Amino acid sequence: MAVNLGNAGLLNWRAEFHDPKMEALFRHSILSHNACQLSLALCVIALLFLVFALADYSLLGKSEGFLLLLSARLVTVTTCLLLALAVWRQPALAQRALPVNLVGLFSITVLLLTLLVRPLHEGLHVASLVVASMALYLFLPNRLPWMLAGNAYLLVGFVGTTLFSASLPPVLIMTSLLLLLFTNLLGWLSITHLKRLKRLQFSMLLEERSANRRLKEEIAERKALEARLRYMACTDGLTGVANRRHFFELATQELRRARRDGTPLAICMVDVDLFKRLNDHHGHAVGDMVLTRVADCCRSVLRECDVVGRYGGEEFVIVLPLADLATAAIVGERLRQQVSALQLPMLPPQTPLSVTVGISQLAPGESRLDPALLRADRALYAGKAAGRNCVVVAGAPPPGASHRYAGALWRPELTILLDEAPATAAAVQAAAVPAAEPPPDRF
Ligand SMILES: Nc1nc2c(ncn2[C@@H]2O[C@H](COP(=O)(O)OP(=O)(O)OP(=O)(O)O)[C@@H](O)[C@H]2O)c(=O)[nH]1
Repeated sequence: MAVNLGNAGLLNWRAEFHDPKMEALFRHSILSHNACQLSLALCVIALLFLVFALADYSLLGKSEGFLLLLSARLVTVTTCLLLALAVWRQPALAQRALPVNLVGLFSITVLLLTLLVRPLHEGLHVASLVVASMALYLFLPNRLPWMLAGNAYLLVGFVGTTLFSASLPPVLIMTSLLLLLFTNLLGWLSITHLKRLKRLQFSMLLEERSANRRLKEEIAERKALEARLRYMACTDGLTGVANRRHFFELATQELRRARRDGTPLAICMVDVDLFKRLNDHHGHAVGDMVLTRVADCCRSVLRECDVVGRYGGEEFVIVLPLADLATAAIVGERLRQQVSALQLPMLPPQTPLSVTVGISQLAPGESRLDPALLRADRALYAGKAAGRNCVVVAGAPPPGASHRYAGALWRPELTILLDEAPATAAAVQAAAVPAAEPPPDRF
């Protein structure tokens, strides 16, 4: 709930919030505190009533008057203690007007009774009235109108009893009355100030809480926006896989890990076959849909730790940590089969859809991805030259296996390292893939 602290009319004459909902909220917030204070106040009042029985005895002796006062005191003590117990067990009672004010009324009546029954001792009488008045204002948690009513009753009762007993000199009565009036004024001002302070403090707390809530919401919004921006900066908008830049970040991490742990790392280049024709025949939107579905296929054949990115156009690249060439060949072949089996509602049933996959592996001592990427790219172009819709591995098959192993075509001559003599590399390239060499600027 928003609170305007600058609003001078925030509180009414009772030093309570104008807004009943706000007041109810405040009273609810101090319920347990009020209950504790009331229980304590009732116990102290009971103790005082009990202790002052000794004063009665010393002033009255063992007389009828003393017995009358004693029984009145005992009833007061009992009601105070019973209410304290009830409030302790059920704190909501502390904010009900009836129980507190009934006990208060009864206690004041017993106090006035002592003024009547005990012989005159003006100092003691006035002191006890002042203490009672201050207790009504400051000690017993109550609402201001009830405090004023209790004190009015005390004041009128004092006037009545002094007139009734007619034993005090008029000057003393006037002095005592003035003292009591001053006590009332002081009590009223103090409790109004106190109530005002408590409510202002509560308003500030609410204001702070709502500011904190707004701040938290803003932080959450900003975090969501940051996450969205991060996602957009790292992800290819069409297919949802990592974009080229982010792919290289992730792939470089995997490369470092593989070098540090001495584990294998395989790379697959995946290219959609005859994609230009598909685009031209069915439109760009259909082409986009095909790319999305191929990306889905990539994700579905990969493990959690594998990294797939859109390399550009209709080409994807995959890094397979902890995978050697044979494992990568199995993954590539599975991907090829999945794409071949794709049925897209926007394409006529017989429309061929396939990918060619080129596979390579990080060679020992290589500290960059480019050579392995180049080898995978060469394998991919060899696959295109070999008729597409196939998996080509830049490497030798496992000992004893044929050059067609794990569904892939194995081409050991494509494993030429970048560092090797250009002449050798050129010779092998010329022999291996004369018709489909990757453009030199791809890396
Ligand atoms: N729909 C769509 N097409 C794209 C996108 N990016 C690139 N292309 C198209 O992809 C086609 C790539 O064609 P090519 O590089 O000639 O390759 P291809 O037709 O697949 O032939 P091969 O690779 O030899 O099988 C081009 O027509 C590009 O316009 C894209 O995001 N969406």
